[in-house]
Amino acid sequence: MKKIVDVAAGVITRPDGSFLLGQRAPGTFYPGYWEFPGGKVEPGETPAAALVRELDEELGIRVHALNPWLMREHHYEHAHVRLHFFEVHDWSGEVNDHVHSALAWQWADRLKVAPMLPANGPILKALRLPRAMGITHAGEIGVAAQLAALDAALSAGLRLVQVREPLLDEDERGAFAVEVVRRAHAAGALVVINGDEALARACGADGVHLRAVQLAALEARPDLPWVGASCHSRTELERAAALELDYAVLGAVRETPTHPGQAALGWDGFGRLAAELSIPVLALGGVAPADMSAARASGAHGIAAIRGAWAA
Ligand SMILES: Nc1nc2c([nH]c(=O)n2[C@H]2C[C@H](O)[C@@H](COP(=O)(O)OP(=O)(O)OP(=O)(O)O)O2)c(=O)[nH]1
Repeated sequence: MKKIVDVAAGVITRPDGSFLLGQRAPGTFYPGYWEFPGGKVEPGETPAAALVRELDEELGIRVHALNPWLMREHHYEHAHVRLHFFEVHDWSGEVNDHVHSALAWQWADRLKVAPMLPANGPILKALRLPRAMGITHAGEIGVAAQLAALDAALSAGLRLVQVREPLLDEDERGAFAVEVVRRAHAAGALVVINGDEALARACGADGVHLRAVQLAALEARPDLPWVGASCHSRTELERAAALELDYAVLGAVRETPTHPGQAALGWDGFGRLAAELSIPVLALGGVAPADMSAARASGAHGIAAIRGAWAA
């Protein structure tokens, strides 16, 4: 048994959305490979405190706030590492590196440096997951109104759409999904289809969003680029993570008109359930874009909304 080494790593971002990678220096494990700045957690230290210290020592920057994000374990030849990833938006100082052989500001969808440390592949994919998901409800507001709201939201920057239409019949749902994919792809947005892998393939969507009952019955990850699932408990979240899905949606953060009486998690409850999961989690249930900061401070990757996504 190799011992477990806790490591804290930071996705340090700039307002333009780029994040910082460092190239490991000669004489370290995996020299020449790229990593997120960070380092080992010392005895008695929390991962968050370790990251604040490492970013000061390694880069000379001061961290004012950080958001917990993902935790991934990886077995290297030299150690079994447990990587605690944080997102760092609020920092100051000039980056002045003391440990890497090079630094690069990068975007997840057009990475120009390679190779990445082997543990980091899923991290880069998680960074490509948009922060806000709009869930359609054409069955309630009508197809024309939903498509108009979709166009407005895409123009405003929405980049992830879940087609969820239990009230439309099969033909209507199929035609609606094709139209959503056409409009979303023209805007560079991803589309996942709720509960129906066959429809996802037929309409050219990017993936499927599994209902909790489907997740419970699932044996292997469907072979589509993006696969996520609805979760309501730690057991469901861990199952989604074990199946290497790309994301989970966890709710309800607040009570909603569609689920009256269902106990709301609140941000604290959300944060406890989503903590230290290896895949990104979107917060659902009475949330809107105005909740993005609170969601991310609680460990969410972002938010998912029905009503809150389509408000003018
Ligand atoms: N910093 C960082 N380490 C990563 C990432 N991905 C990944 O697998 N690792 C692994 C590589 C190493 O086994 C471990 C980090 O250890 P390290 O040797 O760089 O830690 P350190 O800065 O405290 O170094 P040291 O001087 O104490 O040896 O975590 C990542 O993105 N960032």
